[in-house]
Amino acid sequence: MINGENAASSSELLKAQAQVWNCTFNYVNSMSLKCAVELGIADIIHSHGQPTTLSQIASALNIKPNKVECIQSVMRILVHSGFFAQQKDDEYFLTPASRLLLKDTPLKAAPFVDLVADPLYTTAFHCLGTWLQNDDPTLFETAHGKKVWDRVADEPKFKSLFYDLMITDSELIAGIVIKDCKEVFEGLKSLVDVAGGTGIMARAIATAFPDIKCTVFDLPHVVDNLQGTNDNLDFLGGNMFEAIPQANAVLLKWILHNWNDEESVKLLKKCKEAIPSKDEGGKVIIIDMAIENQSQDKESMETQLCFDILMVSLFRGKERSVDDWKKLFLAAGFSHYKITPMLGVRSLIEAYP
Ligand SMILES: C[S@@+](CC[C@H](N)C(=O)[O-])C[C@H]1O[C@@H](n2cnc3c(N)ncnc32)[C@H](O)[C@@H]1O
Ligand SMILES: O=c1cc(-c2ccc(O)cc2)oc2c(O)c(O)ccc12
Repeated sequence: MINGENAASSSELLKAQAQVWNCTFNYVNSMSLKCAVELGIADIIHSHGQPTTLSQIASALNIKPNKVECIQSVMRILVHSGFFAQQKDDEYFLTPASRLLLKDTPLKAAPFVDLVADPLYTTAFHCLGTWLQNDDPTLFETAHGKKVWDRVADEPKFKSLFYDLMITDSELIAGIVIKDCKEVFEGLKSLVDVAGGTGIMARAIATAFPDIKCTVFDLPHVVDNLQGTNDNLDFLGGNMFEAIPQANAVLLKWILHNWNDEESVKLLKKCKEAIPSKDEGGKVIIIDMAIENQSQDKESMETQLCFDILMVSLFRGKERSVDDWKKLFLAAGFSHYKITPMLGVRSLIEAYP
């Protein structure tokens, strides 16, 4: 007994120490992935024709002979995380995850790495404790003295990093929503994609459903120079907290998690004013996460919890549990809702007036 507590066994003690090491080292995984994206390792393997040996990768990257074993260590951790596969000791293949890192591919995930692993965000985390104890609304403001939306508006480089992520995510998710969730759009005559960014999602819906008149509604500096089509897509600038254009359905993709409960209820009430009654087909279609503690695998749960930290620290938003969504819809005056967890770690959520 130590201080009246049960003494840990040797194996418990060593396991606890390894747990501290493992959690502290999480950023090494993240930075190894960032390094692979920066060096274009997936592109090297792809353009070489698979399999590609370590010396072929090293020579494509002009790695000096005395650092070949260093890049081998980086490859080893990336194989362990599932980004590359190995058949023989020295031969590397792409996996579905590293295919998303290719530069010349229609569906991409590298912009997520570019933005989230950028020092602009990672260095902010050194202020987490300070921010929790000070009066700044967000960690981003403690670290950089500015709100995220102000940097998006004022800094072209940051704006393009931010919208590259939004565009590539919408390209990936639009294909899946149109293929696997078509019934959600059936019968609609009009749809407004509120805070729809550069309009990738709405453009895909407008093409797949020519009878739906689609409007992309976002802040004026985002949509002012964007062109619709003559047929069924247009862009409109405005503030969603003031008024939303009328439509049969409102789409909110990756929006409500940017806002706290009070702001989200206000926004949902504005959405409700913009759509007809349920009998006339009115609905709000939401693409966001619904955290369900029990039914999820460890990796999905961890991803959702990291997104929650991202939203809290950047915007004072949050990722919501199924119960949080229920409370939000009730408070905004919706009569019922349906949550379908069919988009990986995200769900397709429908709310009816
Ligand atoms: C996270 S992005 C999501 C964009 C898009 N829905 C997507 O998933 O790609 C959030 C969007 O909200 C927009 N936004 C922020 N405040 C807004 C406001 N008050 N009115 C309209 N749009 C706003 C931003 O300009 C940005 O395009
Ligand atoms: O995946 C993201 C990442 C961000 C993000 C990360 C780092 C920054 O310095 C700024 C923004 O923002 C997101 C966001 O607003 C969203 O609605 C979904 C995903 C992400």
